[in-house]
Amino acid sequence: MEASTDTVNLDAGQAVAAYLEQHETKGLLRFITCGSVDDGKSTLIGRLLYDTKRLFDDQLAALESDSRRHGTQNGEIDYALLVDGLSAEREQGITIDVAYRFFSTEQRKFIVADCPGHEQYTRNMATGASTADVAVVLVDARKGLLTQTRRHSYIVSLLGIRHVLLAVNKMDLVGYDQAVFDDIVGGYRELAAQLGIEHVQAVPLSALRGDNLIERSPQTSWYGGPSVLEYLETVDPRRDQAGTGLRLPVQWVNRPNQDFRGFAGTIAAGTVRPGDSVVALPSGRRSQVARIVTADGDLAHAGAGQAVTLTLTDELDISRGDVIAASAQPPELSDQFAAHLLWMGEHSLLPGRPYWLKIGARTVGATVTEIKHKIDVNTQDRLAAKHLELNEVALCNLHLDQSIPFEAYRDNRALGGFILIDRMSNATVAAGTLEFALRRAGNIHWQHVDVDKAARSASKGQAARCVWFTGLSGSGKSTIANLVDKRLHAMGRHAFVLDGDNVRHGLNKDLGFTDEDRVENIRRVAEVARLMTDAGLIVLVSFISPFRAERRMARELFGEDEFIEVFVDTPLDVAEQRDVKGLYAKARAGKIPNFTGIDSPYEQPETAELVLDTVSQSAEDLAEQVIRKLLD
Ligand SMILES: Nc1ncnc2c1ncn2[C@@H]1O[C@H](COP(=O)(O)OS(=O)(=O)O)[C@@H](OP(=O)(O)O)[C@H]1O
Ligand SMILES: Nc1ncnc2c1ncn2[C@@H]1O[C@H](COP(=O)(O)OP(=O)(O)O)[C@@H](O)[C@H]1O
Repeated sequence: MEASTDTVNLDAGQAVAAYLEQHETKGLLRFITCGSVDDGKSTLIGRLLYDTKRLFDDQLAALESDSRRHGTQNGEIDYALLVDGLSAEREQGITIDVAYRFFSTEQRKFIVADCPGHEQYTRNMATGASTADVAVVLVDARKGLLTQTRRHSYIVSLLGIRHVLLAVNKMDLVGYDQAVFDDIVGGYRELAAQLGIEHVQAVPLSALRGDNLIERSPQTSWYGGPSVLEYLETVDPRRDQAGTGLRLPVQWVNRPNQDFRGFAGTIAAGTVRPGDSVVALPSGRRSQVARIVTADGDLAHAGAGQAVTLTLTDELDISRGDVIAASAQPPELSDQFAAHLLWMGEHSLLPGRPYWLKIGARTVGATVTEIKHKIDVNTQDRLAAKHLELNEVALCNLHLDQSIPFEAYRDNRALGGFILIDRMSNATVAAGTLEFALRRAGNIHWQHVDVDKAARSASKGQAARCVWFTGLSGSGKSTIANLVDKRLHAMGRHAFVLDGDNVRHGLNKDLGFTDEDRVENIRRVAEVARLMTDAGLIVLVSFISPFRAERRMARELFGEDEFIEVFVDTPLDVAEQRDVKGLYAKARAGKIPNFTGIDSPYEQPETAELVLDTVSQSAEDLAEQVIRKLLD
C-alpha cells in the first residue's frame, strides 16, 4: 500500500487523501519541477525520493533490475528510472504527463508534480503549476538558460508561483566552476525580474552525485546557501492574504434532511466565525453564519485552506458554484474580463466561438471577443494574433453569458483561475487566469421595449422564425431560400432572405474565408437574424456556415421552436459539377484558398430539423417541404 501511494498519476485522489492523512500534522509543500529533457530532472526527483528513504523494498528491487536493463549509468542505479514510470515515456526517453509523487522528511511532507520538459507538453506543465507553491527550475550547467527555461518560467509566473529554486545541475561536468554558476544565475535573475518572480534561490547541484541535494557539498565551498532539500524544508510560500475577507466557493449543498442545509467547500481566503455577516454571490442575499461544521465537530473559527460546511441563520437559495463572502468585503461581479489564456486545444482558438468556462464549481458560457495580443513566451514579446494555436499564450477579452463573482488570479487562485471547455467535444482547451473586469461590463444595460416580439409577430399574422440553410457552395441554399421567400410572399407572410454573398458585400465586407473570419461572419448574421425575428419576421438565412459550433451558437440565440436548421445535402461532386459561379474550378486550380469542401472543412449537421436531398428532388419540391415545416 505504501509503495503505491508514492507514485501516482493525476487523478489518484484517494491516494492523495490517504497520504495527507498519514502525515496530517506536518506542513505540506507542493512544488513542481521543470526543465529540459536532459537537464536531470528525473534524477533529481528520484534521488530525493530515494535519499529521503521513502522508497520501499519492492520498488528498490524493481529499480535495481530496471537499471541493469534500461539504465544509462553502466549498471549503477539510474534514479531517473524511478520517475520515468510509464513505458511509453521510457521508449521516447521523455516524460509525457504530470505525475504526482510524495515524500516526507522530519520537517515537512511534499507533493511534487513532475512536469514534462518536452516543448509540446507545456499544457501538462501548466496543469502541475496550477497547484504548486514553489517551482524547481532545472538548468544544465553546460548549456545555461534555454528557450525551455524561459517558457517554463513564464508559465510559472503566469500561474502565480512566486518562489523559484534555480537548480544549476551537472556542476560536476563543469568542474564545480563558480564563474559558470554565477553567469547562469545572473541571467536568470534578469529573467525573473522581467516576469515578476519575486523570490529566486539558486543552488549549484549535481543531482547524480548528490552534491547540494540533501547536504551541502564540499565541492562547492564557495557556495554558502542551502541544499535543495534544506530549501524545500524551509521556504515559506504563504501568500499575503492581508485584508481579504472570507471567500468560500460552494462545492456542494449538503441537505441530508429538512432540518439541515449546509454549504460545503474549501475556504479560498479569509477567516470565518459563527455570527459573521456574509453575502451569497451572485444573488447578493445576506445572512449570518450559524455554524461551522466539520467531520470532527463544530469549529469556533476556520481559515483559508480548511474544508468546512457552513450553515446560515436564514434560508438562502445558494447553489453549487456560488461564493459565500464576507459582506463587508465582497468580491466583484462581472461578465466581461481581460484574461490570460494558455491554449491547449488541438484546434485553434477562434474569437467569437462559444466555449464553456469552468471556474471552481461554476460553469458558464463564454466567448473570447478579442485577442489583444499573444505573447512569445521565449522573449515576452507581444504579437498580433487572430487565432491561437496549441501551447500559445495570449491576453484576451472574454465575455460570459452571466456575471460571476471573481478575483484577479494573482490575488486568489480559486476565484481567478479557470479552464475553457469545447462545447462539442467536452475537451479542456485552455487554462486561464482572470486579470481584471472590463469596466464596460457594468455600464451597458438592456433597454426595455413595450412592443415586443409577440406583439410584432401577431400584428403580421405569423410566428417569427429563423430558417437556417446550411450546405456547400452550389448546394442549392440560395435557390431554395429564394423559392421559399417567393411562396411566403405570395401567402402574405413577412419574410426576408439573408444571403452570404449579399451580406458579405456590406455588413461583413471586412471578412474573408479563414476559419476565424467565418466564425465572425456567422456570429454577426445570427445576431442580425435574431433582431429580425424580434421584429416579427420569418428570416431565411442562407450561409455555408460550415462549423457545427457556430450553427449551435446561432440556434441558442432563439427560442426552442423558433430555429429550423435545414441541411441542403448536396454531395461535393454534384456541387462541383454544377459549379454555378466557376468557383470550384478556380479553387481546384489553387486560385481560391480555403475553399469549403476543397481545403476548408464542412461539418455536416447532426441534428438538422430538415435534410434536403437536391439530387433526387427538385428545388420546388424541397421549397414546399420547408414551407410545410414552417407552417406546421
Ligand atoms: N473560400 C471560399 N469558400 C467558400 N465560399 C467562398 C469562398 N470564396 C468565395 N466564396 C463565395 O462566398 C460564398 C460563401 O459565403 P458564406 O458567408 O456563406 O460562407 S461562410 O458561411 O462564412 O462559410 C459562397 O457562396 P455560395 O456559393 O452561395 O455558398 C461563394 O460564392
Ligand atoms: N434540387 C435542387 N435544389 C436546388 N438547386 C438545384 C437543384 N438541382 C439543381 N440545382 C442548381 O444548383 C445550383 C445551386 O446554386 P445556389 O442556389 O446558388 O447554391 P448555394 O446558394 O448553396 O451556393 C443552381 O444553379 C440550381 O439551379
